[in-house]
Formats: sequence, structure tokens, C-alpha cells
Amino acid sequence: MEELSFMNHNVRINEAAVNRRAATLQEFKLQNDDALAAWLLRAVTFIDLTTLGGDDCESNVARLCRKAKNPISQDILHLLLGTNSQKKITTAAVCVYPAMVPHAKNTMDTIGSNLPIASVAAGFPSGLYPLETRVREIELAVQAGATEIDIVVERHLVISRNWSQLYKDTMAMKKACGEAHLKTILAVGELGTLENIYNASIVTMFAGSDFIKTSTGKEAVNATLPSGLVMCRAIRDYFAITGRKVGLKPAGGLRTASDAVVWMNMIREELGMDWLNPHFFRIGASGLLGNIERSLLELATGHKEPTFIPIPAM
Ligand SMILES: O=C[C@H](O)COP(=O)(O)O
Repeated sequence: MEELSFMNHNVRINEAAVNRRAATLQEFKLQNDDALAAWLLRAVTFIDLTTLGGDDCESNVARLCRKAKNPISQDILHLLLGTNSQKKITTAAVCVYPAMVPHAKNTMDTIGSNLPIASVAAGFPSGLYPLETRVREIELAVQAGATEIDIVVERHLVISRNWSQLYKDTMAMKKACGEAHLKTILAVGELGTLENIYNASIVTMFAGSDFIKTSTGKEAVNATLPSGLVMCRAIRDYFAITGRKVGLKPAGGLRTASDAVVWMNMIREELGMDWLNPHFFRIGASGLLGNIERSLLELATGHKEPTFIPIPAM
């Protein structure tokens, strides 16, 4: 296929070597509390603060937007940075279902925030809908105020190595985004092999994705370090060929401050500092911010909150 002339169809990935490297990366720890606090404050700025519940509604989306604008309490910021610090920290974006975009837009306007609104779209989370309705869903989300669109690939196209269809569909969805940024979710936990993850990354980048994203958060296996590592290497290879930087968004199951630090370090080591900013690195997460905030509180006050409250004897 002429349009796929960029593909190296014989790519082979040494799974054992990837797993060894991922195991080393998993062990990464910062040396002292000051460094940890600085990394965690930075981590907050990478978060696409997400709610993707079937029971989402105007009020919880409004709360999400307010939290994204002020993710860390002033008390904690003052303790960590000093009372004179004017530092403003926000998350990178909020991420919601298409029908919630108008509510997010309304709240952002009300609170005077221009934080990006990301919408999952295109038949999220399976992607198994006609291309026509997927494209229309993207157009409607953009019209409603989304400036970032998180689509998801049809896994069967990857598993059957139908790269041509994957390429054409992704290009059609990129076109529907207009000015909005396109993040393409690979659903790595359902792609079978690391080669498939690498090839799907390459095809969807050539089709115009601004980010590649690991998972929807709805698969049985979501963001894993080995899959992230392979995606980093695909991003690096794509950059070497085209000179265009594509971002990485791990998402799904990232819950702890330590998860955030490990992924940030992986970006630093595999892609370099140029990628460690919200233009090229996001963390999609619904539960991570609370954990980071608790860790920052512990670091700021120098004591750990009790994790176990004994029940008095009757
Ligand atoms: O895109 C973001 C993911 O759906 C969030 O997944 P999570 O709820 O496991 O953090």
C-alpha cells in the first residue's frame, strides 16, 4: 500500500528486554522529600483530570472543573512554597464524555478558566461504531467546546494487521477534529503483542495523532510500563523520521504518587526533557490527584496521617 510505505512490517521487539527495562524503571525513587514535592507538584500539571462514569452529571463535572483549576489547596502550597509564593498550579485539562462537554464549558466560562476540555469520542470505549457516527461525535464535541479529542482504535484492525484501514479511519477522525488536538487511545491491554502496540503507534502517528494514549481505563489491563516503553520508542522512531514530536498519555489505573513519578522518569529517560511538559506528556486519571494531594500534605506537614484507626474494644 502506497500510503503505508513508512511502515517497517518486520519490526521485532525483544519482550524480555522490554520487561527487564520496565522492571528497572519501576524501581525509580527520588532521593529526598524536597525533590519528591517538586516532582509531585509538576505531576499535577500533567494530569487530564478525568471523570468517565455512567452516572456523570452537571454537578460532578462542575466540581471536576473547579478542582482542575485549583487542584492543590492554598494551605499546602503555602507550606511547601512559602506564603509569598504566587505560583498558580492547575491540571493540564479535564476529560469527560461528549454529553458532558457543554457542562464543562459552562463551568470553565463561569469560573473564568481557559483550561482545555478533552472529550473522549468516537464510540469510546470500544470504538465499534460506524465511522460516520464516530466522526459526527467528534464534530459535535468540538462544536460544544472540546479542544482535545480522545478517540479509541478498533482493536480488531490492529490484531488483523489491517494497517491501511486503521490509517484511513484515524485520518478521517483527525480531519473531524479541525483545530482540536487528537489523542489516539490504543487500548494496549487488548492488542496482544508489543509488536502490535509499536505498529499501531506508528500508523496512528502518521495518520496525524498529536498524542498516543495507552488505554481507556475500561480494559482489564490498562497502562503498563512495558507498553509505555514501546510507545516511547515508537514516538522516538517517528520523531527521527519526521521531526514531529508526538505526546504520550498513559491512562487507566494510575492511582498513586509513586505511579506518577515512575512514568515521569520514564519520559525523562526515554524521550528526554523536551517531552516532559503538558504539550507532550499527560496522565489520564480519575483517582491520582487525591493521592498526590495526600502525599503533598504529608510532605508539607512532615507527618504521615494514620492509615489504620484501631476500633476500641466493646
Ligand atoms: O482517560 C482516562 C482514564 O479513563 C482514567 O482511568 P482511571 O479511572 O483508571 O484513572
